[in-house]
Amino acid sequence: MFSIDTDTRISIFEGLQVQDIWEASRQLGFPSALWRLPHTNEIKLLISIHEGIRKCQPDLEKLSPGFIINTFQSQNDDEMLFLEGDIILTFSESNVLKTVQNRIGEEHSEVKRLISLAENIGSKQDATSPGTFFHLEKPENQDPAARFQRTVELAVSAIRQKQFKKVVLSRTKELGYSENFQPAEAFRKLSAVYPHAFISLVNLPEHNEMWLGASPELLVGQNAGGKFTTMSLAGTQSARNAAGEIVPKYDIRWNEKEIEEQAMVSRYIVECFKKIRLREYQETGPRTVLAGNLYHLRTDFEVDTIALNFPELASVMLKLLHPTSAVCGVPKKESLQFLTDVEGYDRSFYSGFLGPAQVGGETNLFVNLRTVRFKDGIATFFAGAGITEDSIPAKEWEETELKCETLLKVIAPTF
Ligand SMILES: C=C(O[C@@H]1C=C(C(=O)O)C=C[C@H]1O)C(=O)O
Repeated sequence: MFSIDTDTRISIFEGLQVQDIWEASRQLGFPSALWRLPHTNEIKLLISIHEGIRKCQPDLEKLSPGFIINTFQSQNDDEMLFLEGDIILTFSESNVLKTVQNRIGEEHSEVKRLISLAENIGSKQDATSPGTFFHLEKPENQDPAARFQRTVELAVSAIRQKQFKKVVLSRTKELGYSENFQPAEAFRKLSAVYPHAFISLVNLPEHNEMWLGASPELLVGQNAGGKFTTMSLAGTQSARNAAGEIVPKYDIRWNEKEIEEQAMVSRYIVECFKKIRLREYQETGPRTVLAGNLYHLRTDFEVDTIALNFPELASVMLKLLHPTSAVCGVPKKESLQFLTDVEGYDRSFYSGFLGPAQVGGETNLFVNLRTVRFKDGIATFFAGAGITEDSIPAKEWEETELKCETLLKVIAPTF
């Protein structure tokens, strides 16, 4: 394995737009991922040419640079999908190519095919017509709001009967999209509007689907300096008042239901640390944080893995944390069983996790939230809400609507 870091050398990728390389890679059926980390300007595009998508163990420190995506339900350790980073390109916000890591060389026939297709697409893509969304015809007796609210009622009564304390119920919203829809253009818009979020677009040709998202929630992070981070994020309210203006953070008040709901997630993380007898963590919060059109409560956790001589902490914590009580419930086993029995659909990669592993010596895996799947002409938006004893079904439905709007308002403003 070798990598060329062409800060100085001119690469054959030079002069190409990130969205054209993305589109060429998609048309050629290469698994690929495009992402922008929170509060950074760099956009990374990773393309798997050789290996396609393989499954891997969650031993993060042993991986070569790549991109991980995993489902909500994954039970076994070896089910994570791994996109090998054969080519990793870094672009600035203004679409200037900054670095190229190319493990297979610029002379490789597939690389040449990619470049010539990207050049060809470049002259044809029209950013002014990035595609449209439309309503799908629904069977008459379908009322998703009523159905969701019934599941909330069931959850509340199960909680009152002490079956569990919290469960995060979710649902989907489906739209059609036109053939000329440009996912990379949607990615660009989300990156511009949500600087705080992890913006990602993943192409999984073997599943014949793409996932686009703007996640506010880090699951496991490990930086090059050995700092491990995770967070508990829960409690939701609209960030806008009736006039549509953003309410200042200091005017936000939280009620008991949301404070308790988020505290359960923090306690769950602390329990995970306890299981491995780790006491040397720093806890900051909870604080009110803006996530697009919403406010959440967030507590940050940090561990210095070098001081503790614990380089594999991220892998250990990943296994313990997922799925956290921010997307599943408390206790885990009982709430997961309830979801399996009652939720009524397969979450797939929604509320699983995704992100770059060992890219630039860092791993950043986010919970796959505020996300949409594009498959067979149907765009499926996913959203959930934490249900506790005090939940009001209509309010929980409204919360899932607001969560869907995080993406809809930007990529399909007429919906
Ligand atoms: C489940 C989602 O979000 C999670 C649930 C939240 C809540 O219940 O308040 C808040 C943030 C996320 O941890 C989602 O966005 O679909």
